[in-house]
Amino acid sequence: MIEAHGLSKRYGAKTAVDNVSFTVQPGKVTGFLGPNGAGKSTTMRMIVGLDRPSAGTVTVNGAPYARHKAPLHEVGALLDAKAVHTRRSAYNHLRAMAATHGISNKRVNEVIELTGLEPVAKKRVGGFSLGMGQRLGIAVAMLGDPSTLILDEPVNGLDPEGVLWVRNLARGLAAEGRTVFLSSHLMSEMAVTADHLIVIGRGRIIADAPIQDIIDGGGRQRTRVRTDNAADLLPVLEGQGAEINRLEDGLFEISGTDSRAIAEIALDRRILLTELTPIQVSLEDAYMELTRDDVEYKSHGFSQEPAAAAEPVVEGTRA
Ligand SMILES: Nc1ncnc2c1ncn2[C@@H]1O[C@H](COP(=O)(O)OP(=O)(O)OP(=O)(O)O)[C@@H](O)[C@H]1O
Repeated sequence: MIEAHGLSKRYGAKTAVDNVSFTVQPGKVTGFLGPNGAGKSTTMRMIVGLDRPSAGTVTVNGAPYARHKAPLHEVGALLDAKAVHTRRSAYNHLRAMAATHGISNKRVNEVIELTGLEPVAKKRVGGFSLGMGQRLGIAVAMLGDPSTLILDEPVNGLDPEGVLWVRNLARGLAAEGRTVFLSSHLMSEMAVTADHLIVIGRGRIIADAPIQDIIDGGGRQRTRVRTDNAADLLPVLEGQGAEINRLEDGLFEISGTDSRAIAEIALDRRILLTELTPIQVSLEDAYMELTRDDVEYKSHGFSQEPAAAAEPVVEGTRA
């Protein structure tokens, strides 16, 4: 389990992480999602003691990383896949890491097999593709058979087979009861990998909730309704606080209430609905809406919409 309390990191005038508190639970994959520069890597680096917090604390399995006698057995981290001695072979890199932490060569062979590195294990790391480098980074993280895994952008540079492999690995490790914390900016991947999401923007937690709650969150559900009796239906819906957007004659998009409630209102009043379609919000839509105000680097041009003004975030999810 990872627990952060009031964690902050300032670099001079820049506040990279701003008073964040969260818990990453065992037995689940927790996704750490946020736009570029949001503070994901800085937070992860503080968890494993590579950056010192300007304020606050963070513990892994109840103690700060540095206090653990055998930290590789507590937490394995993939933070920067390129941070390896490029002239060494993958095998020797893992052996050197293992030797300094009292880990057996048997375990080195196990993680090589687990990460599919056998064909390149004796090759120099300097010649590795990005994907092979990621696999090696994950092998290092797994070396101590830790109960907590922190993976910063683990699918970066992986081909589809590699992405699927990371997904299955993360889910398998969580199913064994481990704590799995992984960052990504690939929302679609998070949607199928993570059980729980922590969303960060400009150093602050924007949402911390099960994935489905983020997708369903705060009355963002919309329903498309077609009826010939709009004059009878719409005032009732409005009276109950629903928002109505007219798409065309007799066709409306309703938010602020769910499809079932609309069906019940129509049934009670014997209003014929010829269409009632809940609109599925993708995680990507939910994420874009959540982080709209918190993107550090905005793109201009070729966007479908102009940069939108501030909008309320999902209720109950902003910390
Ligand atoms: N060593 C540093 N010195 C100064 N500023 C830093 C340093 N490290 C990070 N920052 C700044 O802190 C903010 C958070 O950076 P961080 O790398 O944690 O974000 P991130 O969410 O991991 O982004 P990305 O997805 O782009 O990797 C950014 O504005 C970044 O420029």
